[in-house]
Amino acid sequence: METHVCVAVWAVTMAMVVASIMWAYRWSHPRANGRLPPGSFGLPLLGETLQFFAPNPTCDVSPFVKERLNRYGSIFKTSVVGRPVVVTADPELNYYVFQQEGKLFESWYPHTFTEIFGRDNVGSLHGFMYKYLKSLVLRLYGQENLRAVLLAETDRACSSSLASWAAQPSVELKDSISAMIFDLTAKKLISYEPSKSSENLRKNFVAFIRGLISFPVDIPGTAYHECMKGRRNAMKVLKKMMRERMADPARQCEDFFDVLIEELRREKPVMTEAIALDLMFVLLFASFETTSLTLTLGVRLLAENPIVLDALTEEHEAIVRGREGCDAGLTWAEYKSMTFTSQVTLEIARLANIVPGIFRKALRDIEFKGYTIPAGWGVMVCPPAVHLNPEIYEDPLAFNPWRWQDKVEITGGTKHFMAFGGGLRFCVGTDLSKVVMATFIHHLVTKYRWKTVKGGNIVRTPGLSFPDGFHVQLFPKN
Ligand code: HEM
Repeated sequence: METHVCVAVWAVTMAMVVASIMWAYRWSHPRANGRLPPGSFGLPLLGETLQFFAPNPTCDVSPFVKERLNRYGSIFKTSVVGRPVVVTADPELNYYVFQQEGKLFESWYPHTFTEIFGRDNVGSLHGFMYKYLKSLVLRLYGQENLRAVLLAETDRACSSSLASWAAQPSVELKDSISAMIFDLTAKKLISYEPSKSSENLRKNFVAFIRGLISFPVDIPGTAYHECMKGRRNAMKVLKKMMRERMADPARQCEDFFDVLIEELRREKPVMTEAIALDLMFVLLFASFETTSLTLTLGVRLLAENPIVLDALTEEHEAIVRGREGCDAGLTWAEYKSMTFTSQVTLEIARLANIVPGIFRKALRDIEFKGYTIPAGWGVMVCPPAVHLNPEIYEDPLAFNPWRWQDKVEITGGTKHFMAFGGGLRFCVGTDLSKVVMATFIHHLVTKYRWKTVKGGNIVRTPGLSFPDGFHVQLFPKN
């Protein structure tokens, strides 16, 4: 009897071992109708997730991507956060992916992203609903409203923020720029007044860039956990605000949330409450965190490159000299005349690479350059690998705004520049971001000198952060 039990246990164990080996083999060698791109899936289930998230303290392409580009070429396969993904640094494939949005590919982001931004966030919506939301956002952040309203408000915010920072012995730029942009945009979005609110709403978005594409472990201390906690708090505030506004039929349209609420009040609203809430949540975050990270790195790059700073200062001093009254605010014509500044902001965005990967899903089997991307697989367009490719940008790590001279104005993504994405989903905040950067630079270089006090180091995991902040002291120019 005992022998029978032993044999049975042995047989079951062997069957499990064989099944596991077969499963692991099948997992790492998936069937495909064609030749898969080269690359490895790493360990079963975990894939190459740990290598993908290894910290990188430079502006260069992450070691994860760099090593694989050298080994396999510009299109390779991997497995991160539980999914097979084709990573592309190939300009033609990237362009194709953007152009085929909604046809052969559609927006898809890892689980962490959708949990944090909400399952109804704009990145997960497609077709009519997506286009409708985009048109609403562009009413707020498009060129027309920037010109009519937002430029002047940004001008006042930059001028007064810098003046108040100059009165302090040292200011941490990343946080201070974040606060400045948040106060400006949250006012437009939800009439948020930091001085009148009992909630510090912005603190809920701390560690977001790190958490968005992060290892999905929901335990205290992880970036993912912090993000989820922040989401719950911010959503509580937004839901309460929505309830109060919906219950007040006499309320006038005062901000962007009211525009959505007007739509929700219709007999047959186009969107749901969940979509409206997730949109507000994404906008509150994206409006400030993206530009503040880019601008903070920009100020560091300017401090490290005095020749660029001198040329920039010259452009802005000429604008001030050409004004009639010295107290006049920045005009749209002045903003549009900032040729060198726009080259500087493109160069900052190229090196900042705050978006390490733009994710899509293949809707059917795709053939490209002899490889097959199977239906259902993820695709990660890798902007840093294009922006830092020496065959596209000479001496790619050098901060050289003059490389943009004579290039046509970039109003969408191109094969070689995709800091703001491309195709249908080209970033809706691009123009706002450029206005904020140019206006901030205008006041900074015309009125102040500055010296670094401490910090300024970066780390990419792969989202960009400043672990020790970036502390500077500002000195008013005479
Ligand atoms: C330096 C600043 C910024 C950078 C580098 C940046 C980058 C990007 C990129 C690469 C995408 C494309 C994502 C995709 O295709 O899946 C994107 C989309 C988006 N961005 Fe920005 N962004 C910036 C500023 C802003 C600002 C200020 C806003 C304010 C509203 C914003 C809101 C959005 C939204 C809502 C989307 C999603 C659009 C969609 O799915 O079609 N971004 N951004």
